[in-house]
Amino acid sequence: MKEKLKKLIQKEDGKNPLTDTEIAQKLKIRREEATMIRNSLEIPDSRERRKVDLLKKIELLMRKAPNRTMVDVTRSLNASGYEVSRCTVVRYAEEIRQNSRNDQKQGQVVSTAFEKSQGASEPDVFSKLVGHSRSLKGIIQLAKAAVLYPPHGLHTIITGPTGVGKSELAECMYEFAVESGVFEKNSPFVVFNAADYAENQQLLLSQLFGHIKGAFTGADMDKMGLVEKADGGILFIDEIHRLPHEGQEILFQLIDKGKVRRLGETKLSTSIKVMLISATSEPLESYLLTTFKRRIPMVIEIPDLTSRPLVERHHIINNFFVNEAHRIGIAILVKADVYKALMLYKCHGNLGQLRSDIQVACARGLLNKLAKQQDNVVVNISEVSEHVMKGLIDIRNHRDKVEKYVLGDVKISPDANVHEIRTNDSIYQFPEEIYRYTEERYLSLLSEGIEVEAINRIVGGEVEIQIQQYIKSMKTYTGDMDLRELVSVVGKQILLLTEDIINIAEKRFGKLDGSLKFSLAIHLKATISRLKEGKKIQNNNLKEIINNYPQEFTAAREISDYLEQTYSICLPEEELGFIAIYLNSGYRKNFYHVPKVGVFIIAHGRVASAVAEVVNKLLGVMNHVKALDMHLDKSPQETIRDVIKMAEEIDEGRGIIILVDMGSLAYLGEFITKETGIETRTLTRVDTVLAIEVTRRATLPDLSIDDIMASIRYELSGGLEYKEASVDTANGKKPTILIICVTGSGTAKIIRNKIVDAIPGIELKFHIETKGIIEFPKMDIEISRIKKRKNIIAIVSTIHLVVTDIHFVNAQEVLKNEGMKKFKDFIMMKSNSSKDQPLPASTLDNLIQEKNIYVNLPYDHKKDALTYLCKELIKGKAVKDEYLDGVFSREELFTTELEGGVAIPHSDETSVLESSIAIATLKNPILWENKYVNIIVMLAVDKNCFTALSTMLGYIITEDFKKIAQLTSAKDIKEAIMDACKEHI
Ligand SMILES: Nc1ncnc2c1ncn2[C@@H]1O[C@H](COP(=O)(O)OP(=O)(O)OP(=O)(O)O)[C@@H](O)[C@H]1O
Repeated sequence: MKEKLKKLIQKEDGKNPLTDTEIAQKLKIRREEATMIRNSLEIPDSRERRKVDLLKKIELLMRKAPNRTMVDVTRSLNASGYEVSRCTVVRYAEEIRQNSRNDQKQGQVVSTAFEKSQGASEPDVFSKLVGHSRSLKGIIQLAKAAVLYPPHGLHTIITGPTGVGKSELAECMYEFAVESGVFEKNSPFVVFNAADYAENQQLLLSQLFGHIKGAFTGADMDKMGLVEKADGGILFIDEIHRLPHEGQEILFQLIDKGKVRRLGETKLSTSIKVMLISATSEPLESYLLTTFKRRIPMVIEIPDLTSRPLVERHHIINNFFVNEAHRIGIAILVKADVYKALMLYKCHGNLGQLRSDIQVACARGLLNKLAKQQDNVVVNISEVSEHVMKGLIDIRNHRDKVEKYVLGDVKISPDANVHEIRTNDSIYQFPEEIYRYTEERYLSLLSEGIEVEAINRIVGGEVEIQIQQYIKSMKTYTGDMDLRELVSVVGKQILLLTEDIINIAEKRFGKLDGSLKFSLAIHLKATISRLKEGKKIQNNNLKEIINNYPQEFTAAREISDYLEQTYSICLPEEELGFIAIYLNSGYRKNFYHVPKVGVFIIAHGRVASAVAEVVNKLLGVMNHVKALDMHLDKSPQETIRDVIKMAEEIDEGRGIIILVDMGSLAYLGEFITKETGIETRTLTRVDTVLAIEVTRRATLPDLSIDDIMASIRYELSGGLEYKEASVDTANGKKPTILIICVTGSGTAKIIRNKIVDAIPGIELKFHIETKGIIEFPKMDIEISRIKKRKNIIAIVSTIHLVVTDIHFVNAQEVLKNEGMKKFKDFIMMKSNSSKDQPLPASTLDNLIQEKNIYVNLPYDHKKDALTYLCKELIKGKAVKDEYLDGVFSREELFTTELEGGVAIPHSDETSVLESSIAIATLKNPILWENKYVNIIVMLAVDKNCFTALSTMLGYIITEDFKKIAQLTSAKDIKEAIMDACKEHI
């Protein structure tokens, strides 16, 4: 096929080169395939081929008759079959003149004049230091001044807490000294750490200054010291405050007279020319350092990590990861949460500690890679040390600041260049990344045998969402982004050009969002670099973009014409699609909603709503945590219905973490999953700390339900019971009807109500889910996500969505009588094929045994009554010893007294051996917490008793139940309960 395509293009008419669609028609292949093959042959597209051809023709005409006017040239071109405007000819002629070398490559579409304006900056050894243009700028100037001071530098002392980069600065000073010619190329740089020898002063002095034979026992020959070895270069003494008194004296002589004496020598022997750089983490006020300070003219103080801007910390983290990727030679995928933790944790050891914490995390990631045979080293939050993870606890107060820099997971390849890593890399790299992503994803899906149309839909949708998220994060970031910083990244020319584009767009759409300048400029920088390299722009979703954003696409076309005329930049059609997305985001206020994992607390009494309220307020998460207070007067069926209804409201497509206050309720998670297909994980504990920890993670968009569970288990492993209910991919999912409308889910809900009214009982057999395209612009992705967990039997929509395997129903039709009737028939047909799910069997009879029923217990205090009942259950091997503690802890959390003299003490299922309910009537009422209690129902139940327990609880709260206090035997009590509950069982 490649050969055929090549031949076709060789034979084509240069004036009207074949478009990819024409090539596809001739070769009887799809257009996308034609584009792919053409690209793989590195043949430019028709527009660029035409330009190359035109340039040749214009040049020929100009060479033949140099004085010919452009009107003439245009005329003769058009006469020979071209269709070209004079404007274009003028521009091309200008380009030819400028590139007199006439070596312009095919596909090169940006003028050289433009290229020249993108000047490269001079290399500088200090530029590898993060903060060289910000917090370290003044320090670097001092360091340079010290080195350049004639004849061979000024002695310098560098101060600052441990790990701030003192050694690093000293090394840079040496490199700078060599580079600037102060020292010769091979001059020495000798490093000595006084702390290494602090325990053995003689050895320290001898290492540093050398000794003569016989200077001390064991000195059997003369030895040269490091000071002499550093002659002609730099001696760097770290931890200088550890130098003993004698050593200081020798050093002062070196500073004052330029001579040293070896140990054992009586007078100064050797003349030495050395620049001394020393470093200390001690305060300069100490005695030694004051004397030193007097002799050492240059003092450089490096700030600690906390006083440096967050942007630098982000950059430093990047550097360290790049170093690790180099070292292990494998790409490292750093999860966004890890970045956030590293940005925020208290790092007392400054950069040095940050580096070792990153090394530990990478080492753990590497171990996992080897164990799981992954391609990359993945650094998840579980890979970082506990003290680093604590950084996330504070995320609430710093979310905005941190999320400016951390846009998502970051993949660092082993050949990444540390020196190229710059501030906010992820923001600056994104546009280039997106091009690469599109190509790689396209090819990988193609190799999986997926249809080109489907690939375009998938990749196009994914890319659009990513761009929208990028623009969104850019909005937060640009709050305090410096325009100068933007210029330093994109260059002045691109900034000007972006401003022009925005002016054009604002004429059409009115005032655009200020952040657009930043995102668009960075995007264009990547685009133009790509075009300069002759690489193509791939946009799989062009057709849909044109359909979805017609106005923006027209504006993009106008912009493209302007760029071509003014800057000689010719943008391919595909690129216009991207610009349309950017423009759209500039005036549309609603952004793509990033779905998050839901949090649902279910507990008896008012515990759930109380905890949810605290967490929502504390974390400022706008009711992300939802609560269901279990009302005991509701039947189990009603409770389940409430739970399912709420779960459906909560779910954003990424699953729900449920916190329940009793093991028996863990069953609810499974119920939800079975009934709705929503993935659930259940934690059988309800307290504020746990709810905060879960919610904090759940509100991070990048964490999946399993990431959250893994990190919760890692941090709070002690006694944490959990249960998984994953979606069963088999056919057992309850059928779902999806109602979609363009204007937002509001209209979809109206349609839903109409359907529910017209088809009574439809909700018993089908889930009805509503979605709005405004909230989910890439509906096809949303649909495939829903499809994974639900069995969609029909899509009712106001616009026609092509989802090949799902029955489509036109919403407008359904609102008419005839359409609704047809839909009803369809529903009837479908409902015949689905069966009701039976509830789990009840075991109330087993739960309540006469041996566990006590009549007229004689205790006067809650504590005694509880202890007695617990001990009886322990004796009867119904529960473990820990049950007793569990019951008391639960009472501390929230009282278990109910209205009407009943208390229901309980603990979670971890300590239950055989589910049981102990019942006691009391001789005298006991003051429980606020109320008097005369019947105790102690629950020791596990998850299998949900229905029976709910039935029992439903009876307990009735007036009738209180009558058991009058009964005189265990047998009568049991019979009364069984009788009353019979109808529910
Ligand atoms: N400005 C910087 N940019 C990037 N990396 C840096 C910078 N400063 C220091 N580092 C890195 O941080 C780590 C710690 O720096 P360094 O060892 O120089 O600190 P130090 O102050 O000498 O520590 P100590 O007091 O423990 O001797 C090193 O890996 C170093 O490469």
